[in-house]
Amino acid sequence: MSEIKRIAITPGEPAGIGPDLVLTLAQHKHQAQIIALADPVLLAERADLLGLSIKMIEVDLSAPPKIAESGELYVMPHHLKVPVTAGQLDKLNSRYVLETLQTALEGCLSHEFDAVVTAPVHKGIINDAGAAFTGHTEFFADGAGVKKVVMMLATESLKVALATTHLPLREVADAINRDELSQVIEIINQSMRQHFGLVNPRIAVCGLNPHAGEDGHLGREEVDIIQPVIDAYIKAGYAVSGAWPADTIFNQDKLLNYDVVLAMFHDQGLPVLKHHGFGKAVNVTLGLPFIRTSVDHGTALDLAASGQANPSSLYAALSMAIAMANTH
Ligand SMILES: NC(=O)c1ccc[n+]([C@@H]2O[C@H](COP(=O)([O-])OP(=O)(O)OC[C@H]3O[C@@H](n4cnc5c(N)ncnc54)[C@H](O)[C@@H]3O)[C@@H](O)[C@H]2O)c1
Ligand SMILES: N[C@H](C(=O)O)[C@H](O)COP(=O)(O)O
Repeated sequence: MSEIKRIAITPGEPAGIGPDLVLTLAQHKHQAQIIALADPVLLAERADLLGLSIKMIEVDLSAPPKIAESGELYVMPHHLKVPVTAGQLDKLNSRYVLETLQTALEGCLSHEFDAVVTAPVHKGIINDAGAAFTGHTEFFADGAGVKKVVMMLATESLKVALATTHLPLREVADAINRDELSQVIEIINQSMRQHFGLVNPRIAVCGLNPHAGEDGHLGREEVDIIQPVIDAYIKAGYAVSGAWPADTIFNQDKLLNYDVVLAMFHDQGLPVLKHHGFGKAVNVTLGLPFIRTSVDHGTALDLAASGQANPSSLYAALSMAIAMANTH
C-alpha cells in the first residue's frame, strides 16, 4: 500500500458547521491526502461566506495519492439536491448526505480510502426525509455487514466506550445481555491492542442501575448479566473490572487505574466525556473492517457560516485516523 494514505472526509449536514470545518482544515497541510466527498458549489459558497480562500482539485483515484498544499482541497464531487442556506435544514438534501456516506463506506471497503473521517450529520432531518438512520456508527456497521461495533469517544486522558449506542432509554436494559456485552469487551480489548498499543487494556465496566444495582436491590442486570460476564473475562486473564457504580467510577483518582471506561448507555458515559473534553475528543468506531473517526459534537446550526465553529475535534479526528491508518 502507498506511503501516503488517502483519507475520505464527509462534511455531513450541509446547513451545519461541517463544511466550515472541512474548509478550515484545508487551510493547512496534512500528512495524508484528504478527499472531501462534497458538493464543490457548497464548499465554494461557504468559503466565500467565511472569507476563506480555497482551491478545489477534483481527485483522480487512479493517480498516486498526493498531499494537498495549504489552501487546497481534493474533492470527489457529490451534488446537493437543493441549494443550502447556512443554518437551515432541508430534508431534500438528506439523500445527498447519505450519498456521501455511501461513497465513503464503499471506498473504505474497497480500500480506495484508508480511513473515513466524518463531520456531523443531523439525524432528525434524515429521518424526516424518510430514511431510518440512527447514526454513522450504525450506518457503517450495517453497510459493512458487521453485527457488532463499539462507539468510543476519546481524549488524551479519557476513553469512554458504550455498550449500547443510539437507543431510546426505554430499550436500553433489554439490549444488554451476556452475549452482546461479551462482544463489546472483545472488540474493545482487540482494538486497544491493535490501534492504541495497550497489550492488556484495563477496562472498567459500569453497572446499569444506580449504585450498580445495590446487590440486586436496585435492579438485577448487574447480578444476572454484567457481573457474570466480567467474572468470565477476569478468569480468562483480561484486565476487566466492575461492575462499578457509574456515579463514582469517573472520579479522577479512580480513572488513573483504567484505560477505558465501558458505560452501558449513551448518556451514562458521554456527558462525562464531553464535560471533560468537549471540542477535543474523537469519536471512533471500534470493530469495523476499516478506520472511521469523527468529531465529538453535532451540527451546531447556530454557528454555520459564522466563523465561530471550533475545528479542534475535527483536527483530532483526522490526526487519529492518519495515525491509525499508518499503524494498520
Ligand atoms: N458525529 C455526528 O454526526 C454528531 C454528533 C453529535 C450530534 N450530532 C447531531 O447534531 C445535531 C445537533 O445536536 P446538538 O444540538 O445536541 O449538539 P451540537 O454539538 O450540535 O451543539 C451543542 C452546542 O455546542 C455548540 N457547538 C457544537 N459544536 C461546536 C464547535 N465545533 N465549536 C463551537 N461550538 C460548538 C453548539 O453551538 C451548541 O451550542 C443532532 O441532530 C445530533 O444528532 C451529530
Ligand atoms: N453519539 C455521538 C455523540 O454524541 O457525539 C453522535 O451522536 C455521533 O454518533 P455517530 O458517530 O454514530 O453519528
